[in-house]
Amino acid sequence: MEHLDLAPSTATAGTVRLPGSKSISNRTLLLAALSEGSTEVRGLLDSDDTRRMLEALTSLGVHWTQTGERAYRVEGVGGKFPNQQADLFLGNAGTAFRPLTAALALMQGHYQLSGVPRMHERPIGDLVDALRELGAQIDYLGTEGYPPLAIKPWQNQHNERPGLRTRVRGDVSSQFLTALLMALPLSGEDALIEVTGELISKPYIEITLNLMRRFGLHVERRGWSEFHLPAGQSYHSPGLIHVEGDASSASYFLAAGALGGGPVRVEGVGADSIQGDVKFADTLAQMGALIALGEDWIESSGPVAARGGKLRAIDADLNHIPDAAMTIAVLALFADGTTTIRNVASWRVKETDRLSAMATELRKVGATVEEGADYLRITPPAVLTPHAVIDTYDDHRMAMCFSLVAVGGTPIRINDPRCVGKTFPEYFDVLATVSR
Ligand SMILES: O=C(O)C1=C[C@@H](OP(=O)(O)O)[C@@H](O)[C@H](O)C1
Ligand SMILES: C=C(OP(=O)(O)O)C(=O)O
Repeated sequence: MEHLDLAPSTATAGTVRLPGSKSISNRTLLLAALSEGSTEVRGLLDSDDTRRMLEALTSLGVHWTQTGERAYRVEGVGGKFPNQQADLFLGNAGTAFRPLTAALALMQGHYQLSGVPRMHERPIGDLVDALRELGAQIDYLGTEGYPPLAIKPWQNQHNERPGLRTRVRGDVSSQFLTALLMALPLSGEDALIEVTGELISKPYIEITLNLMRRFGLHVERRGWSEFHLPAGQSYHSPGLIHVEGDASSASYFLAAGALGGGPVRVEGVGADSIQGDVKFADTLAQMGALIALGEDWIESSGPVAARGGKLRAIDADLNHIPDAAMTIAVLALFADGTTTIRNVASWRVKETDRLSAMATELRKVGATVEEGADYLRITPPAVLTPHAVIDTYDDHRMAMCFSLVAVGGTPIRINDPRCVGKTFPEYFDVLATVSR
């Protein structure tokens, strides 16, 4: 198996220009495609997940061109994809698969959506149920409740009562609600979505609503339990969208600043960010890092782990930052006691079962780990085991997180390092620029 050996670093410092946010990039591409008018998108992420979305849009008849470095122009189709038949391969991109399922379910076409084997193990039943309640015709081509899917023309069965009403469970993935919110305006009808169960990953819904607003859509809400889309609205291009840097990707560099002295600065996200994962900086501060924040940048510094400096152990509910929470799990190796990460049951249905994968790999570097149904309790060893061989489970975040063991002063081998291509193909080269 291909692997990467990371030598221990003794210090970190530097500035990193972040790649574009995955969540903002894929939402922007879809909304720009569905709009009236053309949209210039600057700062778009170039990675597997965004390529899957761009390829899907091409298959659906959307025209887009790359106009510069990280800059694209998307020609909107005004609410209806030109191609009424397409077979889409969406890799392992949740931000492409879930929103496209909802958008295509409301079209009058025949579509198939599939992904990598792991995508076919990631649940989508709650979204399909919500769409079927509205009259969508969706079949499971493999296991009930999971991709791949076949979609047939929509039949709005609710003629006796004007308007669309549906319910969606919010406790498995927030992407189901995001998908419905972005798709339902395509019907032109008044639509009401009721969320059942405790909604997880809430800040991602704010990203969705923020972008919908920029494309001209007005959504009324009652907290996190009801979302109302008044009738007669459609998407209109705002002309230009700047994609922020990716706040989840920022977490690895901010962690590097906290572990290796720093300062390490990330540019592209800051106090003005619309991404929930900027809150990772607060958790890092609780662990003893020093954080400075500007409109468009965040900087961290901290004790040098390679010289015995320790972070503070924490006990925290990290449901609001599920992706950056993985970075905290690896930082727990450098803390002065037992760290507990709570309320992350969604880790089980992401790129891999992240609770199990994280527990297994943390043990390889000597940690004592208790794996609960929705939490991890991590106690670091007195000295980390050098040269551990880390399996990454085709999960970009496993590879990126565990590179921090080397940043903290212990050599480590990362198997299949190219899995970072899902969101950050140049990750290891960029990391090398801030560690020495
Ligand atoms: O909407 C989004 O852009 C995302 C929502 C989160 O997923 P869940 O809502 O499934 O937790 C997050 O983990 C994922 O990386 C991106
Ligand atoms: C969960 C993730 O991805 P996805 O968008 O495929 O859900 C992630 O990037 O950590």
